[in-house]
Amino acid sequence: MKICVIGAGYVGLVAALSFATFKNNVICVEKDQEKVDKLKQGVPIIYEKGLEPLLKTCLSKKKIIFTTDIDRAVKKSDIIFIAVGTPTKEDWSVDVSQVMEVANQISQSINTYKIIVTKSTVPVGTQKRIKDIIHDNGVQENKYDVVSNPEFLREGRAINDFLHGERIVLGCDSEKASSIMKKLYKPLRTPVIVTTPPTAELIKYASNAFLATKISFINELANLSNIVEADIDTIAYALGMDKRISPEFLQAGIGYGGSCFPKDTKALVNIGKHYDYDFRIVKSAIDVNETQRLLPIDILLNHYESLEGKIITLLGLTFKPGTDDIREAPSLYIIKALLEKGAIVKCYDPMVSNEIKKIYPQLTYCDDLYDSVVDSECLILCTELDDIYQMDLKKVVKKMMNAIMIDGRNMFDMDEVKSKGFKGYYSMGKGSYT
Ligand SMILES: NC(=O)c1ccc[n+]([C@@H]2O[C@H](COP(=O)([O-])OP(=O)(O)OC[C@H]3O[C@@H](n4cnc5c(N)ncnc54)[C@H](O)[C@@H]3O)[C@@H](O)[C@H]2O)c1
Ligand SMILES: O=c1ccn([C@@H]2O[C@H](COP(=O)(O)OP(=O)(O)O[C@H]3O[C@H](CO)[C@@H](O)[C@H](O)[C@H]3O)[C@@H](O)[C@H]2O)c(=O)[nH]1
Repeated sequence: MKICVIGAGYVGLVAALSFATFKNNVICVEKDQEKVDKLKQGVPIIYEKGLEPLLKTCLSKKKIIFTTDIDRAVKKSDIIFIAVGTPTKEDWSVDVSQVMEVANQISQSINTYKIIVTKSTVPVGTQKRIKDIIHDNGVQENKYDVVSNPEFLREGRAINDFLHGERIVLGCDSEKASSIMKKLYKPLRTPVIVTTPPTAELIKYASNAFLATKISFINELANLSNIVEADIDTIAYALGMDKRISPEFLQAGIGYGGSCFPKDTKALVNIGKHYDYDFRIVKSAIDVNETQRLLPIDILLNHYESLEGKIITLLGLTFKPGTDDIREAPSLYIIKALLEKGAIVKCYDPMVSNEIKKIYPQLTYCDDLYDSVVDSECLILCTELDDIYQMDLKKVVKKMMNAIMIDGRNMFDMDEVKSKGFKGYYSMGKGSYT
């Protein structure tokens, strides 16, 4: 089939390349000329495992074209995926202006029957708004259908998640569109749920909000475990053995970040508010997360009278391992608070992107983990990076001024840390000593 994907961000690029692998011809439209130039040369614009070889293969087999020309791309395609950004506004509502702009652009170029698909995460009612825009721009109703097809991929495992997902959700109000969409996805052999557009739109927010709530739940339990001297990992293990609960997303830590959970939980609360519904449980999950990501600061303020002039080292800055993405990473909030309290911040993350250097140019970014700990008062472990698991704890202790560790991801065993000479250790629900 002839496919057009609009937006070469995380989702757009992964979707475009994945579709190209199963016998489709894909045109990927991106408005940023610099990104298009790089992609044409086989340079991946995002860090994602397996993306570069896939991009190169698709280009060499001429299965994909990158362009800024949306008009031509729409005219030449049967199915058009919208995969542009949907950021959160100050009031937690979703900024759908990029989606609406694209809907307007598409409507100018509809020559034959097209299926327009929202891959972006969009609030309930967006499929209808897109239909209305296209209709208001004078396109005949038999020339198009609009389908909601939310995406569930995770960064770091994006290609595998796209090609081997657990479900494909199609929100359709036309038999014709639903049958073409099912045909498109048939090679993936993934179960397909066909439902109404509002249901599909809500499924996406429900999935992310449920997982975020699960994380906030285990984090609250971790905080309580610290007080009553219980072990959160054992609790999570036992909980997860119950198939109704599942072991996934029960890893306690300094909270969730990323481009989706923080944004989509707020959006769901805002969607509820729009319809006069107070979504209390998700509001609480957000509240818990906002406190949890600053837990290392509370620990430091209990431990030291002042942080003024103290060197604090952050190990791992990205919102999770396997990505260079720092969007909404807990580390950003920790750094902000540390700087406000007068601390000197050093950090190590081999994946660190220029983005964080633009936000916080005053930090010391070290290429070597052991350089980052020199003269440090305390280490805060923010991301479960392999380098951190493998660090030589004795060597680290020797280089530090005062070897304290705040293990924000429960990476180490307290007894092991103690045996290597650390003077203090704080975990997220697995005990502490000073
Ligand atoms: N990142 C994820 O892991 C993930 C997973 C599932 C769903 N989503 C959802 O998918 C959507 C996209 O997310 P993302 O992380 O890929 O966003 P992103 O911001 O990284 O990428 C969006 C891209 O669209 C381009 N764009 C914007 N307007 C355009 C236009 N008019 N024409 C052509 N290109 C245009 C931008 O330049 C940018 O490159 C969001 O709604 C997000 O919530 C993201
Ligand atoms: O047990 C856990 C699992 C995750 N996290 C944190 O949760 C955040 C999000 O992790 P993850 O879900 O792996 O990353 P994303 O790439 O943001 O993927 C989520 O957001 C995407 C965008 O909507 C969805 O498509 C995915 O299904 C959904 O998992 C990260 O900060 C993790 O550190 C925890 O703290 N504990």
